[in-house]
Amino acid sequence: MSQTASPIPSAATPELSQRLLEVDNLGVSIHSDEGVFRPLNGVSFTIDRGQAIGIVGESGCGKTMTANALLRILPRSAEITSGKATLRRHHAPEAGLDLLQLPADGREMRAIRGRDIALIFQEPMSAFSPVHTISNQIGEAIRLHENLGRRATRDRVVELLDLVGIPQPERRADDYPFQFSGGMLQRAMIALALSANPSLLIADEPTTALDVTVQAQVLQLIKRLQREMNISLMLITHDLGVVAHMVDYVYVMYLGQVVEEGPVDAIFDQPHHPYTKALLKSIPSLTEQQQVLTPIRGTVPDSRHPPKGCPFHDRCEEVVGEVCSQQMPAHYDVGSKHRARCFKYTPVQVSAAAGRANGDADE
Ligand SMILES: Nc1ncnc2c1ncn2[C@@H]1O[C@H](COP(=O)(O)OP(=O)(O)OP(=O)(O)O)[C@@H](O)[C@H]1O
Repeated sequence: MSQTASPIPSAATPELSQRLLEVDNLGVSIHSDEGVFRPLNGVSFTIDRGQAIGIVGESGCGKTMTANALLRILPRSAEITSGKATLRRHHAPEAGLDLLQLPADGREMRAIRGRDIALIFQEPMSAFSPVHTISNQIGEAIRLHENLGRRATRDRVVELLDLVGIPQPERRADDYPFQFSGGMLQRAMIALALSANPSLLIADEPTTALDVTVQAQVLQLIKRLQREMNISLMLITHDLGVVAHMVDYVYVMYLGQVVEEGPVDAIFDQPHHPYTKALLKSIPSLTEQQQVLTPIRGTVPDSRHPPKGCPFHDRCEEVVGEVCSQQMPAHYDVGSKHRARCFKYTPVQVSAAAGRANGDADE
């Protein structure tokens, strides 16, 4: 294990042509009546072509804001204050496009939303207008990005509805959104998102509003389509359990920052950050039958009034010393492509711990 502080952004560095999106030091400020506060504070992550990543953390950690900043759909009160988000499109991977520099309502950004990056979210009803049929709405999305005639568009709509597992797609295409169940509407929203063959699908809590059995089906569907269509996936969830079978790599966020990142197996088998460990203890295990679930004590601090030092220190079970409440730790390598932002992993702490372990062995 190497314990050196690594430069941001990436732990993994594949070929440029493999890298789809590289987000470096993304910062967002919000102007409110109480003053300016920073819900995102230097978020960095990468997504490769065909890779699935998970962004995990409790409510209020800034997961949705991260996605919305990339899509440039932030509220008016929000301002991007730092960072780069380089999108490398298929036809020109060497000419990366910084999403944060494009005009939010400009032609280029409108084309990127939907065509390159598609979003599915918790509430499918808000993706559809109640007064038009499913066929008309998905058809309209197809025609925004492709020059297809009426018949070909209709065929494509039916093909997409079939792809996402809607029975009798020919007939259901002419239904209105209210005629669909929650799970079926979620499938229709996935069809809408896939209509322009995006390179990246952002799924923001895609199943939180659904029954548990339907949740599993929709997650399986997303995973199957992501694999078959070789799309990249950014799965946003507060539930670490959801990412287990869905993603390759996990970013754990806390109060607007990434505090741990690593391959999904490493995050589950060898979590390093006390916050990740606490999150894991608070979800049911897939293997252990009888277990005690431990909620994380306290709540995520209000980002209007962030604590000094490490933002997790006042809920942390493994505080190292006063430094935790005074300074922000760096990102430290704790394994292969695995990093944690915690003072436990500074070289001095690690060598002290190793010394203690040797001392114990000598006794
Ligand atoms: N429109 C807004 N105006 C002011 N503050 C906002 C706005 N949207 C989000 N915030 C604040 O920004 C922070 C991050 O919110 P965000 O919705 O990104 O968190 P999240 O991790 O996605 O949580 P959730 O799962 O509940 O959506 C929170 O402190 C939230 O209160």
